[in-house]
Amino acid sequence: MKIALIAHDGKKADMVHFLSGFKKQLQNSNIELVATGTTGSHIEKIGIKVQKVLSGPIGGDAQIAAMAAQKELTMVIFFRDPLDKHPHEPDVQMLMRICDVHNIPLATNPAAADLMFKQLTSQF
Ligand SMILES: O=C(CO)COP(=O)(O)O
Repeated sequence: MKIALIAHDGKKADMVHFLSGFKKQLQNSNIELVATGTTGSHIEKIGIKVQKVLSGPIGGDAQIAAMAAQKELTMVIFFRDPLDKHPHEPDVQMLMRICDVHNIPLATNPAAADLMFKQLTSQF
């Protein structure tokens, strides 16, 4: 299964912290990770393997949405920063809409991601 990871700048530390709690589990599983460019670079720094697409503002969110539309993703974890402005807000909305269109689990904060991730990894 493939899980997409995206975090706005104000939430990248939260993403790294979240994933570090699942590092062992990730290493011993069939879970593939894909992330937007800068989020992916942060994740790599803690030794977790991840496929990187473009950075979010230059098309990365759209690339992740395309994967979701093609049913390539089991889950999307998107830690949005609700207290900041994003020039690519239309892409952000589009990605979330596509997840809903295709009924793909979408976690937008660590509490939801934790619940969904544990559930997913216990089933597969
Ligand atoms: O902007 C983003 C999501 O909308 C995230 O992109 P980066 O991971 O490249 O910063």
